[in-house]
Amino acid sequence: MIQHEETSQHTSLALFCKVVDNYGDIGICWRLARQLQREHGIHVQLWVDDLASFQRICPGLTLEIDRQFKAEVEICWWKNQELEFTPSEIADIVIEFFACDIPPSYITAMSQCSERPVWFNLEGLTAEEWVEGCHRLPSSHPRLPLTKYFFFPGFNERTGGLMFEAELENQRLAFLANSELKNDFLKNLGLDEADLSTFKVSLFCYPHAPVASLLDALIATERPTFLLVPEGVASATLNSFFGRELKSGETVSRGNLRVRIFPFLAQDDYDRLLWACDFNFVRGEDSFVRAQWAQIPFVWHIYPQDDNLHHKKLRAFLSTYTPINDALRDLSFAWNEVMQVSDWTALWTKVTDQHLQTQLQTQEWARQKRKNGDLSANLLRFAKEIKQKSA
Ligand SMILES: Cc1cn([C@H]2C[C@H](O)[C@@H](COP(=O)(O)OP(=O)(O)O[C@H]3O[C@@H](C)[C@H](O)[C@@H](O)[C@H]3O)O2)c(=O)[nH]c1=O
Repeated sequence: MIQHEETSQHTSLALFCKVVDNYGDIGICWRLARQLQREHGIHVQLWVDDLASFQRICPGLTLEIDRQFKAEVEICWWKNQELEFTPSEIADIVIEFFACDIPPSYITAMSQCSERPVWFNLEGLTAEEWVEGCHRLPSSHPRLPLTKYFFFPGFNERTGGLMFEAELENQRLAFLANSELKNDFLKNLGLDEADLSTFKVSLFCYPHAPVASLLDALIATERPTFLLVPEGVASATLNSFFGRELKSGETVSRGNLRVRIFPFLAQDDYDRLLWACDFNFVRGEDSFVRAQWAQIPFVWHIYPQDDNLHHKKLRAFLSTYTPINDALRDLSFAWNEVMQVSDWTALWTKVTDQHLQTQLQTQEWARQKRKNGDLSANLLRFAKEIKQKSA
């Protein structure tokens, strides 16, 4: 265990996660919970309302039990809002993820603690400037003697930074330096010996992504491509494109393209997939951040929002993202339907022509972002400041 100076072995933390949809909510919370436990020695209770979604990225999880331990994190089933709590059960630090409504009894019990917990609302990631004004803002409870603080992840030092584990970069480098390990990983996903040297692309996107246009381009393009697709991703489009239902464990070929569908990966293996590929299509929030730590060129499929708010967020990110070039920007806009592209093959060719240069720039980007510090450590440092001020 790596012990950081700012926390004690005995700190406890409750992290409340409501799964709104997909895997990002629990993906981020599971990552944060493990890191707080492993790197800071904190006793973490992860309260989750949807254990079935959680099970997809954490295959060892048991459904429908109240409490279980995984990776030394106490996983608690947040069955409903009627759960009852007493002050003795309240953690030192309480995090509600994405403004989820934590059980009323938990809030009442927090207010009754002789030493009140530090309470955070951990918000979603955006590169928009307004977060800098809201990061660390307090909000007083309307009735109870409690204050909640907003904590925003982000891309500069005026935000909470991005989450990265202390060992992440070493693990990535060790994986890439060991070609046997990397090849075995890819073979386990179903690649043949001959596929290993092919340009590898991973695909994780929302169902409305223009996957058929991409497939057409990959088939037509001169450079052979191997597309790696976790089961369930873009399945309707893939099935209609290939004219039948593709099953997990199948490889299909057309033109210069081979496509492999494989079971959804455990979260750490998904990182390995991003490291092992030459280009990654990612989405939402967590895979988007992991693609940046993978230091491989990527395109982000942003989570759709009403009134095309997500287009604003996409532009905000692309305007700060230094590895961007015209071709990658056009592909990002086309992938997110901000603009129409008539010749996907030409666009993809332009993107891959600049692959090496982009890849080098992604390394510099990751180096710069690491300077903002890791989100978990930044959050704990802030918790300590709050505690000291209120003492
Ligand atoms: C493809 C794949 C992903 N994963 C993990 C990586 C991430 O932790 C998680 C996916 O989360 P994301 O990338 O964030 O995409 P996402 O779309 O699944 O999640 C979210 O996006 C947010 C913006 C929204 O707020 C959420 O409500 C949610 O929709 O699943 C695996 O563990 N194995 C896999 O095979």
